Amino acid sequence: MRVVSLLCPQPIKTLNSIDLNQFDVSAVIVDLDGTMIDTLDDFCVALNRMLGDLPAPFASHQVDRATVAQLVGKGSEHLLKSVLTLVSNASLAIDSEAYDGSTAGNEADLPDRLYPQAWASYQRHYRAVNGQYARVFPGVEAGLVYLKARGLKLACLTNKPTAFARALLQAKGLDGFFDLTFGGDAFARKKPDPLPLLATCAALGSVPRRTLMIGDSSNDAQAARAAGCPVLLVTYGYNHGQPIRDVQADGYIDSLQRLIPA
Ligand SMILES: O=C(O)COP(=O)(O)O
Ligand SMILES: [Mg+2]
Repeated sequence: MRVVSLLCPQPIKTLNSIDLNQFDVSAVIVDLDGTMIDTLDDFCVALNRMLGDLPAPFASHQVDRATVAQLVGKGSEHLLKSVLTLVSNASLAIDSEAYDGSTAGNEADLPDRLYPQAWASYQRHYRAVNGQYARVFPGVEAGLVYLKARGLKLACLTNKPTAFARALLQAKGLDGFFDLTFGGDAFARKKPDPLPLLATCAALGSVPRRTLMIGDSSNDAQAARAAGCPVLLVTYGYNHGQPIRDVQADGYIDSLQRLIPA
């Protein structure tokens, strides 16, 4: 029996084909955004509606998929702060090009000042669009069916707020696969901290070294490594806009379908 953990001297890195027997798993924790569901368009629509609710210079700015892909994964609060800062910096740069030296300019703290209003607006818009512009990645359902058929316990662990995660899984017909779903607000700290993984393992009744994490980013991999869970990364996700193979993992798969023996 081979157990893959932090201490494994030779991590398995099999492109596009994974034999789950090598992991001796009793449970699997699956990330949501970028791993099971492509939610970038939901984020874009909600963020752009939120920007439209704010005063100048925010109302005249929009974000696109590529920008959101770099910012998503560390929770909604982080995403929102990053977008506000990005837009504010962009407009400050434009202002300073036209700057004639006559005003001091006190717009640097605008993101902080507008955050409470932006947060309320963003949550309202995200709740309204949640799932409408999102799609389940190919192979996800087949992979989950297989994991369930193996008798494995499944948890969804995301940095998305729990209520949004549950509603999204339900809207996409994936909720029935999961024994547990935890969001970024479920624990005191979010991924990449190991706490959410350790707490999820405990809730599943599965020890970390037998609990496989499947994710799309360095957040998932770092949290899994620190918790002592083996980790597989999907190659089609977001990973903050960085190449996924630069992130250390036990394997990389281009679809959850690769979990099924050929
Ligand atoms: O940052 C988010 O909102 C969600 O990210 P995750 O599902 O990849 O954890
Ligand atoms: Mg993710």
